[in-house]
Amino acid sequence: MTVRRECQESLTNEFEARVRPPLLGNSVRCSAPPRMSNFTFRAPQENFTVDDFELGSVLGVGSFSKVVGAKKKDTGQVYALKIMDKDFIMKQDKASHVKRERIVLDQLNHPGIVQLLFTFQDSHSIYMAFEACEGGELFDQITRKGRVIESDARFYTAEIIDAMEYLHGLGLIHRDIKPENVLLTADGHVKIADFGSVMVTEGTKIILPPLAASETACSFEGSAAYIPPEVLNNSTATIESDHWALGCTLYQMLSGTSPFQDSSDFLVFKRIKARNIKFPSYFSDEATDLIDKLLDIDPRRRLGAAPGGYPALKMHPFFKGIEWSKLREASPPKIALDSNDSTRDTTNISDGFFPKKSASIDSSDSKRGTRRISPTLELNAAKFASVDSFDSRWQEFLEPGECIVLASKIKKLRLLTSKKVQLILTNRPRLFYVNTSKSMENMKLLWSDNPNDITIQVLNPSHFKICTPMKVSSFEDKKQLAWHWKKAVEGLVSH
Ligand SMILES: Nc1ncnc2c1ncn2[C@@H]1O[C@H](COP(=O)(O)OP(=O)(O)OP(=O)(O)O)[C@@H](O)[C@H]1O
Repeated sequence: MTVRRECQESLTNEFEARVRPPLLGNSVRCSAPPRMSNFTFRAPQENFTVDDFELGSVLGVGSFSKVVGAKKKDTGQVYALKIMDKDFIMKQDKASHVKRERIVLDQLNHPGIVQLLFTFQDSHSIYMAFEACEGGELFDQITRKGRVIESDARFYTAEIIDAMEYLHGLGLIHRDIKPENVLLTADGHVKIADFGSVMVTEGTKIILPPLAASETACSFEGSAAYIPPEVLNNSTATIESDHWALGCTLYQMLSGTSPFQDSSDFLVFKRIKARNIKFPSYFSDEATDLIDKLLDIDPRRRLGAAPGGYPALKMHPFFKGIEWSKLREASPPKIALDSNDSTRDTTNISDGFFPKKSASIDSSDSKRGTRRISPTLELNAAKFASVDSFDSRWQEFLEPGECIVLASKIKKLRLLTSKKVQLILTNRPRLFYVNTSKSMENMKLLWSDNPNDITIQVLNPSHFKICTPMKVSSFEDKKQLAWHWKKAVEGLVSH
């Protein structure tokens, strides 16, 4: 039996067995005795298989998961099904991340937190079924609207604060508050998601599985643009780290970009440490003041931190008119739909989750080379494609009969560095890049054939991520073709 196999079985056992508190006793952090005996999950472990569900469209892709709309065949109930590949989780050393999310979510109960309903597994994957947030990510609202008007941003921020107050009251630090992890219900209320990075403060009553040796509160978690300066300086994450991330999120809602945006993580970190921030002139005085106080370099002085705590934060003039106790009864901002999806009514869940053409794969369709490029895509491709697409230099990388749909010279981003590559999408379909900075050009295949194996996440017009089950790669396209890449790939996948 290979080591990998043993690890996989151990993950299965640890994750899905009824976890008992002694296993979870997380040394100093979890000082209050948790529920000791007969520990059972509120969200049960079911004996379902993936065949019990009709899978719909991909709702989102995380670093090591794919979330799809899924309708239970016998009940017709719709869920957001998070699918995690066990092999991939083991390879990425993320087993404790997954366990933490499962166990923490099981103990939370708040309208502003996404609810875990049940889990199941098979030999390859772990499945977590969540209540579906049909409104998608707050991030998409920002992208679609360009920026969110102040009254809408006030509402979203108030609902995020309401959920954060609940989490912090339980002694939980989320550590990854950002517009991608703020989901919206069909009618537009906020639900915070993604609890894989969560940490507990001393005295919490929340049960957490033990940390992997590599994971501590001051380990580097979260997304570059929202990491607070003290964590970059190797201090421990605290509740106030979430307040910093909230300040960044509000800034992003109002301006369309994060406050410390730059071309590489390295430069972003430099800006954060220097608190190099510029407030656009169209921000109101109240918004500027609130963000300024949330983005205080000193975590102890951040608005929302003790001693004023949440009452002081909620009394800030930016929130004038907010009825904190009636947030969930208030009318949320209208959800902006994807321009390709203008007919979709978010109140009718099955429209959104189950487009007429199911995303499931037709085996004949998925065979290499049989999928046709659609007429619209052909037209658009000509419009999208830079001159590079027709550069004969790339012919040597093509198979007989294969043509380039879209190609562009772009930057492949890594944590601290980047390299110039030629990214090429073909009608096979195949997506690969050629490393142009090397004298001996070498080619790396990112994806081919299987429509379920690729998602493009657009962060802004020039930045996007290509997500496949094995890898998430980040790119910067100076020609601002990020949306074109997404549309071109999706066009090939759905035909
Ligand atoms: N309940 C839900 N309803 C609708 N969409 C969801 C739901 N849960 C997650 N998603 C979508 O899936 C994406 C990935 O989910 P999630 O953040 O939980 O995955 P992850 O692998 O933990 O990601 P990360 O890389 O941020 O750690 C979300 O950003 C969102 O777009």
